[in-house]
Amino acid sequence: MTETVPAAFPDAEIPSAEELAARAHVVVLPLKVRFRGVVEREVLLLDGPAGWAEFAPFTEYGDAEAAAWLRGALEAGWQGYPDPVRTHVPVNATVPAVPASQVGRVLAAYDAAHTVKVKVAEAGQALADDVARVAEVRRLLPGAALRIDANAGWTLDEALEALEALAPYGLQYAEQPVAGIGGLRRLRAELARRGLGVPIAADESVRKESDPLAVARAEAADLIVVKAPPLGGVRRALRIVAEAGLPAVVSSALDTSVGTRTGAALAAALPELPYACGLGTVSLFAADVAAEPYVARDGRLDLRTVAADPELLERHAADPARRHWWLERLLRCRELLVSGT
Ligand SMILES: O=C(O)CCC(=O)C1=CC=C[C@@H](O)[C@@H]1C(=O)O
Ligand SMILES: [Mg+2]
Repeated sequence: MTETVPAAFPDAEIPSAEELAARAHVVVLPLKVRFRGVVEREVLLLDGPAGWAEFAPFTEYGDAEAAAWLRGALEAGWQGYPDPVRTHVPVNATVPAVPASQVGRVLAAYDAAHTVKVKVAEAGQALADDVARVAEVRRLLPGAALRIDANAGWTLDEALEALEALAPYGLQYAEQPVAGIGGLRRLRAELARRGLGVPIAADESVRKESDPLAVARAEAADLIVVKAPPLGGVRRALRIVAEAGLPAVVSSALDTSVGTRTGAALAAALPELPYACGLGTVSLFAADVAAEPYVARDGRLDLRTVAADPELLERHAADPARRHWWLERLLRCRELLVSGT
């Protein structure tokens, strides 16, 4: 534990169920392109006393996993963020697993793309699709830093074959090429044996493990990806980075402007920020909740207050059945936090 990391949102201050329900807004936002298999994103926003907060665990997540996201939202809405050490943060463009022919259109949604993350290993696609997509990004942006994210979609052999094929395009790192801490460890060892110098980043092996530090302890990654919502908020994520002792990349969870501001708070408070952050997903949305969407200018996000706009909340409000589903989930997750399970 480092003394420089402030304490996380305390259990004793969890708001009442009535207060949470009264402050909740549920919206459905269309995406410009399919991402993680979805074409619209459901999000619950909380109008907290310290600011707007986003509670949007993906709908397939169970309550135990989603409860950490609520802790993060309560921090944002009721406690506020720790002091920043910088006024702006660099941001990467994110290219979903689109056909190579659509890469230009995706990149055009970003004001600038000094760093690009390309999704690979999508179910139903072949390595040739990934190579074509990465090659197209490289063709369009010869000077950009380029990283890939496989979301654990490859086996060890597939990862080795893919990284051999993709390394010539110049990879800053490969994010979660295979599943599991053991898998990442074996891959790193084999890459070293082959002299293939692609650094390995752990994402799912940080945010979905019961112990987010296990990957660092096992020396299974060169860097870790940290996202405030699944790690239980900005302060908890800061602590994990401090304890992991590995370089960290801040990323997000297909967030609206409100959630992106939380990611920016994490990036702004980290003592070191060696990599551009995955905080550009607002550009993947066809609609947002902020009147002035929180998007990067010239590849960087300036820290500023981000608030949801009442008119946009109204326009994109979820239907009563989905609102009910989200409120029930919110309150079940609150119960989990209160009971400490
Ligand atoms: O890191 C980025 O560039 C954007 C965020 C991003 O890629 C993700 C957001 C949400 C869910 C995940 O599938 C995905 C990721 O795996 O990092
Ligand atoms: Mg990832």
